Amino acid sequence: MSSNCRAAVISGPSGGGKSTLLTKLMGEYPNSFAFSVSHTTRKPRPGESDGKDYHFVQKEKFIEMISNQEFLEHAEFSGNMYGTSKKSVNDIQKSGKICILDVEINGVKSIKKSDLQPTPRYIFIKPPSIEILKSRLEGRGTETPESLQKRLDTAAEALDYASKDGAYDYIIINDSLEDAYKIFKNIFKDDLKSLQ
Ligand SMILES: Nc1ncnc2c1ncn2[C@@H]1O[C@H](COP(=O)(O)OP(=O)(O)OP(=O)(O)O)[C@@H](O)[C@H]1O
Repeated sequence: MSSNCRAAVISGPSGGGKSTLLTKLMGEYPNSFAFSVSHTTRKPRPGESDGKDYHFVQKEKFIEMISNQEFLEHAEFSGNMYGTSKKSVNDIQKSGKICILDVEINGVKSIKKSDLQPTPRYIFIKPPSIEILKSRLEGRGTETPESLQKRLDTAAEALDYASKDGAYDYIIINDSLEDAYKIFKNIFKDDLKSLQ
């Protein structure tokens, strides 16, 4: 088994298909990929376990970790703090699995500034158009009119960043799911060979 696999940073507008592609990939290769376990200051929900779903920590501890530069990226959502520690990614890399980091645009920018080794590959999952993105989000049935509009506004920002030279190593247009999946899987072809 090889060690220190390159992590994969996956980003893209909400509704673009990241979870769909990752679920397919992890379903086909259940032992080759792993998500890092994030830290959070939010309280565990029933059924969630510490160290598995999240590392649940007090706010003081989280702030201390920020000042010790233990995070690759961190952010605040609805009053709670969330972050990916360098250690959680390194642990997966050492185990010979490919670490998957599913992050939004600010996370991508922070990871780029970090000293994560080996340098991860940056992958952007792009919807064919904003109109199709909107209809997929509507079809998913998870959004209110307000949250839909918010996601579409954020999508415009993510697409703009992705259009900049060198922002991502790979941009996958998720039009036909089968075609997008083939391209996605192919990115890991060499790693998957050495992991088997
Ligand atoms: N190629 C595709 N063709 C048609 N529908 C798709 C395709 N890819 C994904 N979808 C559908 O689009 C919706 C959004 O996909 P998904 O939930 O995977 O997006 P996401 O990028 O993970 O979003 P979030 O960041 O909000 O978790 C889902 O209902 C999914 O079934």
